[in-house]
Amino acid sequence: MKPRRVEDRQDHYYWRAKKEGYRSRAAYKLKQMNAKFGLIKPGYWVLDLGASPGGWSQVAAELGASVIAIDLSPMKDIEGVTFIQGDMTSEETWEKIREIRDRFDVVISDASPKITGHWDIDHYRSVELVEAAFSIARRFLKPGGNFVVKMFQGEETPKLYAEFKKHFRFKKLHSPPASRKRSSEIYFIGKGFGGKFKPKKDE
Ligand SMILES: C[S@@+](CC[C@H](N)C(=O)[O-])C[C@H]1O[C@@H](n2cnc3c(N)ncnc32)[C@H](O)[C@@H]1O
Repeated sequence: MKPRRVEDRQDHYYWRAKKEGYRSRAAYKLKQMNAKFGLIKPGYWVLDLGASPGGWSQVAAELGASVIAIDLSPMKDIEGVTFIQGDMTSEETWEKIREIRDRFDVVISDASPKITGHWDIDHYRSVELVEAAFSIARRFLKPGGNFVVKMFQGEETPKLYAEFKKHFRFKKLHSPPASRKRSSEIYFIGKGFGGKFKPKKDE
């Protein structure tokens, strides 16, 4: 496949993904975050939100996890990954997840709206996805579970981070080396869901 954009042609991770058989350069972001923070272990159940074309799911499956992956767009099969095509913000999709599995060790979300390059617009469009990912995490994460969610930085970031922080023992805003330098994306990493701040029973 030919690289579509100038930035892709210049991009080390783009070529590396082609060479090493990953479906996206994003795969290296999860690899790097996992190496640094120890998020996914063999035998874990992982819920991958905004998963297509499947780089993160490939990495999670390689790490020995069983994966349920969600995306609006279709995704080609990956061994060890069950794919649900649907909107992660809709109850209908949540119900489909629940039918397969009710509790996960890790929830990861690389979901993003179509990027415009305007930081403010991209930020506000991503907030809904970040909030949905967090609601899903609160619904599906086991106590002690881990969470990763991408957000495009902006006005709402401190508020969202303050809310996340209450629910995890370890928390960090992190930008992996594989993130493009000029991108406004940042990842919230939470480990130890519940921690000393137990979520309410109805959440
Ligand atoms: C950056 S891509 C994810 C790349 C993926 N992590 C990988 O490694 O291949 C972002 C994805 O979020 C998905 N997405 C955006 N809004 C969504 C929604 N409401 N529900 C489910 N997926 C969504 C898009 O369809 C797109 O495939």
